[in-house]
Amino acid sequence: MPPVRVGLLGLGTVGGGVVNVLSRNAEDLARRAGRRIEVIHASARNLSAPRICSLDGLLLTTNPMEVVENPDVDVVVELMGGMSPASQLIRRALELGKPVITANKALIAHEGNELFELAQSQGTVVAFEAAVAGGIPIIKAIREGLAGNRIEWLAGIINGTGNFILTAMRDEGRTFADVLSEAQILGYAESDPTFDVEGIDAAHKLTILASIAFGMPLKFDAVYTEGISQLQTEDVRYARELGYQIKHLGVARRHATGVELRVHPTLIPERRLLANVDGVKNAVLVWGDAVGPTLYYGAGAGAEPTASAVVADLVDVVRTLTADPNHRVPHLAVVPDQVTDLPILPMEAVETGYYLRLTVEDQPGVLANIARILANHGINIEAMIQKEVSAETAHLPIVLLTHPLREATMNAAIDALEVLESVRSPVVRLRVESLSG
Ligand SMILES: NC(=O)C1=CN([C@@H]2O[C@H](COP(=O)(O)OP(=O)(O)OC[C@H]3O[C@@H](n4cnc5c(N)ncnc54)[C@H](O)[C@@H]3O)[C@@H](O)[C@H]2O)C=CC1
Ligand SMILES: N[C@@H](CC=O)C(=O)O
Ligand code: NA
Repeated sequence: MPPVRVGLLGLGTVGGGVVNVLSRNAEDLARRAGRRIEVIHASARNLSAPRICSLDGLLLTTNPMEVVENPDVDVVVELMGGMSPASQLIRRALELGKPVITANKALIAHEGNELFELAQSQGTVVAFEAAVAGGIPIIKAIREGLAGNRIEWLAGIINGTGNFILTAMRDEGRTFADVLSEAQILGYAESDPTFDVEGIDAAHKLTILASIAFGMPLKFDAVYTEGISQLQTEDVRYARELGYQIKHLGVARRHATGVELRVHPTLIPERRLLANVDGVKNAVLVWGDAVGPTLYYGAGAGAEPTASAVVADLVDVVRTLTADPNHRVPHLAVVPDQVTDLPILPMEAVETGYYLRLTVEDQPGVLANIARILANHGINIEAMIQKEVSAETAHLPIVLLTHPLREATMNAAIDALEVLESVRSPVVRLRVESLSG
């Protein structure tokens, strides 16, 4: 069989990793795919920029559309990122009937519904394993390995940069800005790192995971999104005193009334495996009705871990090049006419436990007032720590953990607490997940 000829759009961190992995593992890959896989044509913005890979033997261009339209290119791999021109390039490749592999979670989360439809109508596929949790084969695990289950919920640390920052700040006492710049140098961060630190990248990935887990269309706009940029080191410290780690978590859960979709910093009991996922590592906990909990762990970003997922997709695509498109694994795990819209619950309807930090004046009766307001809202306190009065401000931090309750109730209680003269605004609120079932 002749080799499968790949056109590569983007020669940065992931593109460079893909060239290296394809070259180093060429023999094994040919044995697995049944044909050799060769990059023949590649594009980048600046052809003389330094690279992590050799470009020997590659036809190079600054015009990615040339690669897509090259009649010798059988498969297009998009590793440029961003919406435009990636969207137009992928659409053109699909119109030409060429399979596309992409790591672009932003594009899949926003335009995946149309891209999958276009691919389907052209008898081809869009593969996107690298788009979620980097090298962890989580798409394949949910779509194929767990196909026997009704998936009830999943929760994951799905942004490597954010976890890298949180871990280094906690363990090495480094500043947010310093660790973020290291993540950028290591190639973990998005080209706009606010996507990482404001939770947008994690929301893109949660959108994709939820659609595959529940067989529903991609609904990025419905994800409740909070990042880590507002997180304060004292809350990380107090959480640890209470036996918790703070992680940036994405949660998708199915209820009779709809689906909850949310990403935010979360307290996780320190005995849970997810609480111990550090650095650039990601992990996704998936709960299926038959199998119970399963956990997937590995590198969430970086050149070769991400290339591992891209190359796995290439092998899959090559294996099925001649298969009837209707018999391939469906994009969203269920056959296209069975993708079912589900309502997404507003955040106010979601139930979690809460961590609250109140900064109060050191006056008699303050605690009694706080306890009264919480009791009036039917809120039970599960744990409380009261710290020393600050010599400078005469203020006193009080930290509380509550049992699970609706977000709307907590919003009302916080509003009432902030009205108290002795309580300084704002009350810090973080969510708590037991992840037990
Ligand atoms: N870096 C990582 O660890 C991971 C990245 N991803 C995704 O992989 C994709 C690529 O990411 P990186 O390799 O980190 O990016 P990068 O910035 O290192 O590389 C991007 C490449 O695309 C080219 N490019 C970008 N825009 C272009 C344009 N308009 N015209 C021509 N060429 C253009 C650049 O010249 C460069 O060669 C993104 O979608 C990213 O979200 C996914 C998982 C992990
Ligand atoms: N910027 C992303 C890259 C992988 O998806 C991350 O840090 O997780
Ligand atoms: Na993956």
